[in-house]
Amino acid sequence: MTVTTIPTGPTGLGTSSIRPRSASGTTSTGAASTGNQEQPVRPIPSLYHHPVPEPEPALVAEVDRRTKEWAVHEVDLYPPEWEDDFEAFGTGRSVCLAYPEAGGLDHLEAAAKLLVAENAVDDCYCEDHGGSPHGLGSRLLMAHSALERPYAVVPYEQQWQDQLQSEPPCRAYQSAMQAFDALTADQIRNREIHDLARLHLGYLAEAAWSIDEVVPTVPEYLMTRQYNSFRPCLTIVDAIGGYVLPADLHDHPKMQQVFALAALASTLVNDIYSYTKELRTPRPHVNLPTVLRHHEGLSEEAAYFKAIEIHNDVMHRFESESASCAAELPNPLTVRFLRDVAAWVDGNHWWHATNTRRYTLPGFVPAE
Ligand SMILES: CC(C)=CCC/C(C)=C(/C)COP(=O)(O)OP(=O)(O)O
Repeated sequence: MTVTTIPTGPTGLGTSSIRPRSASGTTSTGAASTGNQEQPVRPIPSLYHHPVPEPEPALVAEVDRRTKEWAVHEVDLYPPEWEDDFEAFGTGRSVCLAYPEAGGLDHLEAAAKLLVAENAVDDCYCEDHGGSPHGLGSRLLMAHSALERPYAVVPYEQQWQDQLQSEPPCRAYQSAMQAFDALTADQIRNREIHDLARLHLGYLAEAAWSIDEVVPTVPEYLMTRQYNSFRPCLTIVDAIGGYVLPADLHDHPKMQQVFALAALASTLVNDIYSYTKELRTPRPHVNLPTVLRHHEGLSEEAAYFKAIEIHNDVMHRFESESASCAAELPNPLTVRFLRDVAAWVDGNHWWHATNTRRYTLPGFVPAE
């Protein structure tokens, strides 16, 4: 098998320069088949992005040390055989890249705990570490109850507590939210809970598609990817930075538009970098390339490059809406917050593009 690569080159190419061409120069219409052409992951030149500096290794190591200590000894989150996956994720590097202006180590630690807990709920309840679309609603609702504190009717309070404590993802959610709560304002905690509810709604839509054996249409998928998205990580950029964006700025429709675009762009990055990983999952996994391929009759390569084009358009829109939001809501905190959201988007991209232990690229070649 000839091994071809996505050549490196200048970043931020216009979308018109992206045209599908397979490794052999033809387009493929067969089943997804990139497995034997996989390449080590690296930034995709045609994917619009901004490189970011590497975080301080000692800082990354300390966040990792604290997070692992918490996951293993405090919440007993995963069995020893999952340790490699946990390490390969690179939690410390992820949060240090995404929150470069964090208020301190405790802030990074809180962000890391939330990230780990969110991934545990996804992996253990929805995906391939024991998850399933069946029965997901009740598992997610129980997990969600660990984030807030619903009124507990006295004779049943203990049973609810026992059930929560018997579930590692619920223990992680509860403990991570407590740590986050300790360093931020009530209003940000509530924003985060709201965004986690959005995330859970997105998980449920995905589970329903799987049970019904339907592939969502492209607009349905793009809408859902704003719910089933990294938005809960973006929502907290002010808390992790050690400040609070006031509610009137946060809730303004211009700011909400920026959020929706940032959440979508950063989650499409995941679809694109995790494409080959998701081909290997036991159950079919929807992502933007597979949805495009299914509904628009595209080859595997054409669908992949169209997903990149869509991502790029969303990123450009995110940047222009962000500039217009800063102009419409003139306030130093608006500017600071928008800068932190953009930094999160860039750091998230860089983490995906450089996480060689977790991701690979398909061997598709963009046209010159
Ligand atoms: C908020 C948060 C960290 C959510 C995790 C779920 C999510 C929205 C993702 C985009 C992760 O997707 P996935 O589980 O497919 O990640 P990998 O592709 O396996 O890295």
